[in-house]
Amino acid sequence: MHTPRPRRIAVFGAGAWGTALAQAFSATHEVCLWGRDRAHLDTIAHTRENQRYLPGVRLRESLRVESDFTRAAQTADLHLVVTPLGGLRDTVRQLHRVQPATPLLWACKGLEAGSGRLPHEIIAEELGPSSASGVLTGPSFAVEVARGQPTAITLAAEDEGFARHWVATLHQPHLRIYANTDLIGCEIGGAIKNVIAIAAGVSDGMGFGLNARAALITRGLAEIARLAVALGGRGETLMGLAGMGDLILTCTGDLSRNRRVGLELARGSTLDDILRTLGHVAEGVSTAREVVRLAQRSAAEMPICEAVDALLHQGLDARAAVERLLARDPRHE
Ligand SMILES: NC(=O)C1=CN([C@@H]2O[C@H](COP(=O)(O)OP(=O)(O)OC[C@H]3O[C@@H](n4cnc5c(N)ncnc54)[C@H](O)[C@@H]3O)[C@@H](O)[C@H]2O)C=CC1
Ligand SMILES: O=C(CO)COP(=O)(O)O
Repeated sequence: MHTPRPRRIAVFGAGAWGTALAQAFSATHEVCLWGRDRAHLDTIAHTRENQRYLPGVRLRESLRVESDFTRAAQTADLHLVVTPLGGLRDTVRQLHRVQPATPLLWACKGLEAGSGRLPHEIIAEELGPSSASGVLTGPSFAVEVARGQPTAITLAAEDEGFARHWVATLHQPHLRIYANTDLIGCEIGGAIKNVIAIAAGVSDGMGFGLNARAALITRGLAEIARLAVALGGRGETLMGLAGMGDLILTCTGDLSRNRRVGLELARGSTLDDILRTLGHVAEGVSTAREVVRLAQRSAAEMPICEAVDALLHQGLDARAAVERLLARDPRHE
């Protein structure tokens, strides 16, 4: 098998996913992990474990923990941003100030709160339209990647040469990476599956059963593909890892934080309480609000997302949200 030249990778964001990717890539590359909380980083460096966000995974000795943002940025051949989506714009803006020419990947999923922008649109606003950049997305629970369990994800970039180059560099037997050029399709898949996973959690939590979950996943995929195509993405992308793959994982896997939000809502917990105890970001909560606005602007019909938004942000209760979906008129599939 082809062995890539080791590169210096700086990962920005020391939560579950940033730590897992840093751990995975440190098998073959020189990786440093930056986070905004210096005390937390000191503990990681000292214990070789990210107890707060990725407990139980011993980090490789070669993985360097770096609290100096500028030093992390300046000593890297690749910047990989893995903050929640809400931190992407600021992080990229700072990176651009410090080291503008370094290639950039991001691995956050969602629509920006307030603007409804996809991650690559935020990047284009901050760096200009044709930066050397792309997204990592697909079905990948952090802890499984960190433990080296087999995983396949997508690296999408507008520039096919860029995508192929970084796929060849980052691909590993247990973290298989597939190149794609459909940024819109890949990012819509990653953003909206979190909203559908909240619906699946609610349905499972209320005991509606496996048939109902399969229906939500399938009709959810139809919504996702409709929006992606309306925005200029390719329908076939949604049949792949970044679409169906991530949707199935997140709707059915109990490691999903978004699915857990739905399960807890079905138990009667309030959203505030759920988010307070979750300890991690659940991007579907803010994306639900934005996707409804985006769907209206794009004339895409998205009843499941609308029901999740009403449940999360407009005080509709879980049973009424499901009943609203069941009361829809019959239609062609
Ligand atoms: N955990 C997972 O399995 C996966 C997560 N993702 C995506 O990766 C992104 C990050 O998720 P996780 O690491 O799981 O979240 P997390 O909740 O585990 O950790 C978030 C980390 O980001 C830091 N942070 C928050 N706001 C920040 C800001 N403005 N600037 C810098 N750092 C900031 C927090 O201090 C924390 O260290 C999300 O968009 C998520 O959807 C994608 C694939 C898998
Ligand atoms: O994106 C993910 C898996 O691909 C993680 O999903 P959650 O954020 O719901 O845990």
